[in-house]
Amino acid sequence: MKKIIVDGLFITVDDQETIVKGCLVINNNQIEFIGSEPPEPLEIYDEVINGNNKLYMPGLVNTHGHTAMSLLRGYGDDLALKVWLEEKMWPIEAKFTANDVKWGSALSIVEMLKGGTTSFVDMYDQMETVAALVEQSGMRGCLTRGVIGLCSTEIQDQKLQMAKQFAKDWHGKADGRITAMIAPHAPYTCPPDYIEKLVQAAHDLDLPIHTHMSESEQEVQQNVNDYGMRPTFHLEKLGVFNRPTLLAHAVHLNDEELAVLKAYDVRISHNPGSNLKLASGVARVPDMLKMGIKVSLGTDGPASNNNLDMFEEMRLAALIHKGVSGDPLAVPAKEALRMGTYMGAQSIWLEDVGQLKAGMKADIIAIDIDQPHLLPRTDFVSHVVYSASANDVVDVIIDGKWIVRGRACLTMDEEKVKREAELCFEKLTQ
Ligand SMILES: CSC[C@H]1O[C@@H](n2cnc3c(O)ncnc32)[C@H](O)[C@@H]1O
Ligand SMILES: [Zn+2]
Repeated sequence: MKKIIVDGLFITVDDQETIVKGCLVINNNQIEFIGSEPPEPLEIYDEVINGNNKLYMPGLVNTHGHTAMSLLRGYGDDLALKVWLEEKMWPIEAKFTANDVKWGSALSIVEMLKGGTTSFVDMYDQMETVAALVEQSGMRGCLTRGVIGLCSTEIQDQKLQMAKQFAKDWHGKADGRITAMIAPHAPYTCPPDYIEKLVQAAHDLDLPIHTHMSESEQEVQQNVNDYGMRPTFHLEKLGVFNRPTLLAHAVHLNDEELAVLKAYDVRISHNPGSNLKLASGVARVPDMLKMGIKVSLGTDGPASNNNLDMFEEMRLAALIHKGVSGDPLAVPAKEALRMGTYMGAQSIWLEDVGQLKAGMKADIIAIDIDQPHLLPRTDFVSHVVYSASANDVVDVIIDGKWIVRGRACLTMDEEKVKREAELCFEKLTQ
């Protein structure tokens, strides 16, 4: 199946950040060609797509979240992380059924797809339910059953087995669109010997590790009090970084910790929206970027953001670091766009995703650029980062297949998903 987009504008997100005016050829699930003129007569293509007034770019990659938590959007606002988790989220999450995870995650998946996110990371319970939705929706998911070890050793072992089983069952499934990781939730919710068991599981299954780390100052102090060292050294000691690792947040780090993370090539998911909302602080992203640490962007869950708009995360990343540093070049627009696309893919070990280039997977989104807030056509990278939002996305192609077309999600029943998610929340709070 060969498709060609003609008369389009393409942001390639390659090393030059080139804007190509012309056409792009998709052959099955891959980009075969991008250039100014069609490489073959238009008659040979199965589909010719008119790209006029559309800006095409790689799909966005959301590298940290908890999709089922869309059910809790607006349920516990204006609280700091510890209180938010312990007094609001955990008590109601304890009541979540598989049905709640299903419809909460479905709601998030529809939101992400319609907003141009083509790959996402999810850490939660009942991950089989999410994997089935990823398979159905056509999205790419790097999924992990998050494990909290504040329980008996019997329950810890059960959770460990479930995390391993999920990874065995789903890694590489859905035509390779699903990958798995092993996820101790955080150093403050998993005792050291339990983290070591999870690291062993990651070794045995040859999978990366994903965890929350150093999100709040309070959590860092607690780690120092409990274990005599800051979280980076604690996790290094437990062998976490001997596996490929993706850390969510990493807000409170000193210079020595940054050097350790760089030495192990640890990837960071920067979650500016969630960090601001939970009053956690501002990560040292400009320092990380200067050191060559791989930094991507995540929304975190919809209960701490409170949406899954990756355009907003790019904009926040570009703005807040200018604000706190006084340096207008702290995170330039071009860097924010790379973090939201190519670096996102790199952070979850997807080598052939995140750029519009021959040989890459065809994960492509289109923005309607004939709108007041996206004119005049001065600088498209600037427009994507500083002016656009999820609402501007009209088309989404993942793995060469149409997933969203003309703003409608073709693979999910949006109306049903919305009604079921509302019902779930009603039942949870009755
Ligand atoms: C069992 S994994 C999912 C677990 O993570 C909790 N969570 C959501 N957002 C955050 C965050 O920003 N920091 C730490 N933990 C978070 C969620 O409530 C689930 O219990
Ligand atoms: Zn999180």
